[in-house]
Formats: sequence, structure tokens, C-alpha cells
Amino acid sequence: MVTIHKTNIEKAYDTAMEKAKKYQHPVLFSIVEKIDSVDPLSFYNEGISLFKGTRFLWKDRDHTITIAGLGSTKTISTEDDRDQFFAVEKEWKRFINEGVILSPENWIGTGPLLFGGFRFDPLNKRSLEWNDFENGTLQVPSFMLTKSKEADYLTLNMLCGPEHDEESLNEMIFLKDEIIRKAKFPSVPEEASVINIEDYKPQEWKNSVQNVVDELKDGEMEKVVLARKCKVSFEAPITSDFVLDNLWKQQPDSFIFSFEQNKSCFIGATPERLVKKTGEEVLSTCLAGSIARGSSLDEDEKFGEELLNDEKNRYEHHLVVENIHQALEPFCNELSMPAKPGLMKMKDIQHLYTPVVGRAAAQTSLLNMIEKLHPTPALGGVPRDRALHVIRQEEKMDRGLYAGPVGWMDAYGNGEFAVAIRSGLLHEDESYLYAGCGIVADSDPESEFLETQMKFRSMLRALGGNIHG
Ligand SMILES: C=C(O[C@H]1C=CC=C(C(=O)O)[C@@H]1O)C(=O)O
Ligand SMILES: [Mg+2]
Repeated sequence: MVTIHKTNIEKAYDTAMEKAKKYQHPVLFSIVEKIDSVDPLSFYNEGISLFKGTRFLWKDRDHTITIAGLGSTKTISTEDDRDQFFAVEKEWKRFINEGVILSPENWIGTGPLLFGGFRFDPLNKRSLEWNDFENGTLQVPSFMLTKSKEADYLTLNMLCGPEHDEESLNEMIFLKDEIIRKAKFPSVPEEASVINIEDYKPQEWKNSVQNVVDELKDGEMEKVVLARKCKVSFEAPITSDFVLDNLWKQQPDSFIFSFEQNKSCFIGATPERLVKKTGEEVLSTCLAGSIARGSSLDEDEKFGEELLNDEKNRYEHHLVVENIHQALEPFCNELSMPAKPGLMKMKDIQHLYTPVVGRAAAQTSLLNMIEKLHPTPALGGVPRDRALHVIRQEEKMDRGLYAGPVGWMDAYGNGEFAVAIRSGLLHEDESYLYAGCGIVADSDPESEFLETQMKFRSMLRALGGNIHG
């Protein structure tokens, strides 16, 4: 990777051309600049005519960064389940090392950046609705807005090679300026109307929970997370812009993500961080154990206290804490977490929550940690492989990217991946929503079912479904 700290575009472009000649294939050319403030939703919406099917948006739950991408300069996808994280890392490193980045400073989340997600279980049978996504699907956008607390930045990524000329560079720069100019006008996404919401075989799901409880009572497993889906149909095709706009307003304290691929979009607002890396600093989150929000402040506090002292939920949570600690320990010089969980309150639900903070050892990458962390017992179970086997048998569905890692990483090793729950797949005039819960030997099928209903609410509301409050 050559990083040029001069605003000399032509000189940098010539360097990229020389590299392309040397490697005998096109290489990445990336330009980063500071820009005046642009609304990320307007930027995303501005891409609807030229870039629909290749857009993404990410906002973290701490409000430190928002990233929106349009177009695809490079796609890295994995078909093979073996070593998929290693394969992505290898291809990504090669791509950025061969390229040229023209950036005044190496700002976090700017320049070439890989955004995408991984299927929850690459070994499970695929179903048709997930056809637009591979096991791992990641992309480097062509135009990207990064909004941090300090400033807004615009990145232009393109391939430059023997068959590309300076004209394509000028065209890209012209297009970039046009997008920024037009994104200054606020966007108004097209509304959608829900015509039907269908729960998939609720009784069968409750029976599956009972089967799993019976198996857990035998004592060979400790926890299995079972999920179910529902299908929402619309009068006309639904755009991700509409759903994103709603999530943005309704779920300010969640990670918000949207990831378009061809005619599909995987979208959601999740409270759960898998792992974040900024320089050496590592953050992860244990999130498991749930209860409703109260209808008054008093009731809400009472529910919170109940959750903090509930043995079944504490056990559900404890298994996640233990597992995340074990997974991260080999990668971190320091690792700490509070002795007891606290509460994380979302609009429709509250959870037991334990933050984990660490300092990464040299050479540790985000993907190294994801490989060991995923799936945590908040989405898989304990022991992991046995639980995954039971999930395949009992759920009888394809989770796709639901409950998988979704997020980004930049060329400097910073990045963040969330656990893609409270999410759904949009496809033309249909949408599939997914929600699951941690089953332990004490679980009751009826209350677990009610818990999944609470977890559907955020997406149903964002789709325009009839939810009160
Ligand atoms: C599997 C989901 O939630 C997980 C995360 C938090 C709490 C959970 C629970 O209490 O069961 C789940 O482990 C979901 O939202 O689909
Ligand atoms: Mg639970």
C-alpha cells in the first residue's frame, strides 16, 4: 500500500498506473477528502437511481461513526465455508497492498473499506430467499461518505489499470461532486403499505422449543438459541430507503445497517456488538437475557430488577460471558469486564448486558477475533457444534445473514462488526423477519414465543406494520 499525503491526484494516479502495469491487472486507486456536512440518509437515497442493489449504510450505537457507500469497486465473497475469514483477510490485504491511497491523514473509516456480512451458518441448507448473498459477501464501495464526530469525509474508490485511462478518473470525480451536490437536498423515501403478516408455523416452533428443553434436561448441552421467521407482504415493492429512514428515527440507540445486493436488502437495528477494534482497543458485548419494558417508569424498573435477579436469564447470560471471555483471551494482552451484568434498555425490550474491553496483541485482526467469537452462545449455544446441529434440525429454515456478523473494516485495521439480529430481508414486495431466543433447561415454550414477538416489534414498526407505540 502506498499512502500519498499530498493533494496531487495526477501524481498518485500515475503511481497507480505504474503499479497496475507491474501487476498486470487493475489496482485500487482511492482518494479521501474532508467535505462539508452531508446527511447520510440523503447520500444513500441519492444513490437509488444509479446504485440500487450495491448500497450500504452503517451507524454505530455509540453515535461515533456513520458510513454510507454507493456502488461496488470490488467484491470479496466466500463460497467455501472452510477458512472463510482467512480467505477474506488474504484477498483484502492483497487488494489494499497493491493499491494507492491518496489521503491527507489515515482517518478511521475512510479510504478503501470493506463492508458486508457473513451467513450465520455456512453449513446449513440455503433457501431461495437468500440467493443474492454468498456465505460471506463484502464489498468496497465506489463512493463513500464517512461521518465522524470530527468531520465528514468523502472517499472515491476506483480501479485503475492498463485499460483504464485518465478520462475515467475525471468522470468519477465529476460524478462524486454531483452526488455530494444533490445529497444536500433532504430525501423523502417512498412509503410502503403492509398487506399481510404471516407467522411461520408458530405451534411447530413451540414444539421445537419443547424438544430442545427435553434434550437440555438430559444435561449434555447447556443452551440452544432457536429462531423463527415471519413474512410481511406489501402492496408494492418496498425500498430500503423507507425502512432505513424509520429505523433511524425509531432506534437511535442501536447499530443500524442496510446492505443491498442485487434485488435484496438485508437491514436491521441491532443492539448487539460482536467486536470493535480501534487501533489496539477492543470492545465486545455480551447480550442475552430479556424482559419487556414497563408501561410506567416504576413498572419498567421493577421489570429490570426482576431480570437482574432471574436465575434462568442470568444463566442464559452467564454462558455468553464465559464464552466471549474465552474467545478473546488469546488475542488480548488485557481483558476486563464487570463482575455482574447491567441492563440495556431498547424501545421494546430490555436485556442483561456485560461490556468487554481489551487491548489487542500485535498482529491481531478483526477477522481473527470474529472467527473465534461467531456464533456466540447469544445466537448459537453451548457446546457450539452440538447446538448448531440441533438448530439445523429443529428450526428447519435458513437464517441467511440473520444472527451473523455484519460490519466494516478499513485499510488500517480499524472496524466494527455487530451481530445482525432484529433484522430482516427485503425482496421486492416481500420481507422476511427473524427473531430467536436462548433456550435453557428451564425455558417455557410459551414465554419464549412471547419473547420472539417482542423482538419482532422493532422491524415490524419500521416496515410500517401496525404496532402501537
Ligand atoms: C436471538 C436474538 O436475541 C439474542 C440477543 C439478546 C437476547 C437474547 C435472549 O434473551 O434470548 C438472545 O440471545 C434475537 O433478537 O433474535
Ligand atoms: Mg432469552
